[in-house]
Amino acid sequence: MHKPLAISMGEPAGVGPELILQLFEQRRELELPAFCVFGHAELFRTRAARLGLEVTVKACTAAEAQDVFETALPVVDVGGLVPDHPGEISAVSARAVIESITAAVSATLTGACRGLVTAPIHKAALYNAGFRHPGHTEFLAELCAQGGKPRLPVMMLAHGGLRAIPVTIHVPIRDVPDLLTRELVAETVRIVAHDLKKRFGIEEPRIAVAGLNPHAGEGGAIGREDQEIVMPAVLDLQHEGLSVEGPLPADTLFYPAHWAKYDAVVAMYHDQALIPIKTVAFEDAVNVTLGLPIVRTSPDHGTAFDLAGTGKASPKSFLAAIRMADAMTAVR
Ligand SMILES: NC(=O)C1=CN([C@@H]2O[C@H](COP(=O)(O)OP(=O)(O)OC[C@H]3O[C@@H](n4cnc5c(N)ncnc54)[C@H](O)[C@@H]3O)[C@@H](O)[C@H]2O)C=CC1
Ligand SMILES: NCC(=O)COP(=O)(O)O
Repeated sequence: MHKPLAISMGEPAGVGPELILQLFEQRRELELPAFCVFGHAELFRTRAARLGLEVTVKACTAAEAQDVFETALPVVDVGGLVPDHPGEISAVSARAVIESITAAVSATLTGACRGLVTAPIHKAALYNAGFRHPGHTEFLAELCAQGGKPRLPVMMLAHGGLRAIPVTIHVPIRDVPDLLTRELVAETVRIVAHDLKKRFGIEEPRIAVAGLNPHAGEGGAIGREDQEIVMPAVLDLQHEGLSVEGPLPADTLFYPAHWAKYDAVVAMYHDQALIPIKTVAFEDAVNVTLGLPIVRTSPDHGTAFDLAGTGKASPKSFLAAIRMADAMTAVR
């Protein structure tokens, strides 16, 4: 029998808990695989009542979750204080949010769960409580280091054959040029190529690398990073036998017909990668972390405080994240 997927509860004041409840309520029609939430059972009971959802919530262990899932939402309780205030930022719940991620990762690393789906966190709420990681992606790399050096975290947003990866992730835009190095670009592409093959079954991934500057630097006239950093990295990768092109001008690279020629586009910074994919597929895209020993997916959206507690947020991206984690762990 398959192990359940682990879902971390995310920010209690955001839309994550209600999307989990809505998807659980429809688990039979949607033919969802079993999952268990690492979180706060009482919060899920209260949120279900607030939204009028007929969901029974049962605190249990990950090992019991597969059986519980038939009749109740399995929640592995992480304790802590979690107020039920949709849309209101609170420092009180930060410990439980962090513990939820930590426990879900641990259950996935030990094999009690077969993959991890994270519900959105509110990053500023966690920073205010002392969380020192920019986001899940970087935190997961550290949690998965298993005593060694943290892995290079690689964020990928994906919808069908459209995949976009930022080389630098949650960093101020003014720091991007200084953070980009030939090795960082090359190592990111290597991880993308490796995981597209291993986790997505793409035998020889075709990867495009976007330039940093307008027109990929126009031969050095509009910034030198493309010639001095990106181009040498691409040549290194080509010498290693990878199917990589670049640096390509980013403004036309994401034109859907152009984008579709590649299995993935590696971009230089967060918004360069995420704006195109959220523009064409906000409701359906999935955020996947590459380079980890575990599978981790997430909806592409955030906490959507403006919709929290209303039941109006779309569960589609969350559903796509569950399906992708299911598919990625089913083929292993
Ligand atoms: N994986 C994660 O944990 C992520 C966390 N975040 C965090 O979420 C917080 C809020 O970020 P924002 O930039 O405001 O992005 P957001 O995605 O929460 O909201 C942006 C807009 O999209 C709408 N929206 C979001 N999800 C929706 C859904 N499921 N259905 C319908 N409409 C939806 C919202 O109502 C809002 O108008 C930040 O702290 C951010 O860091 C953002 C993205 C991913
Ligand atoms: N915009 C995507 C995003 O910020 C997701 O970050 P992470 O928490 O999954 O690292």
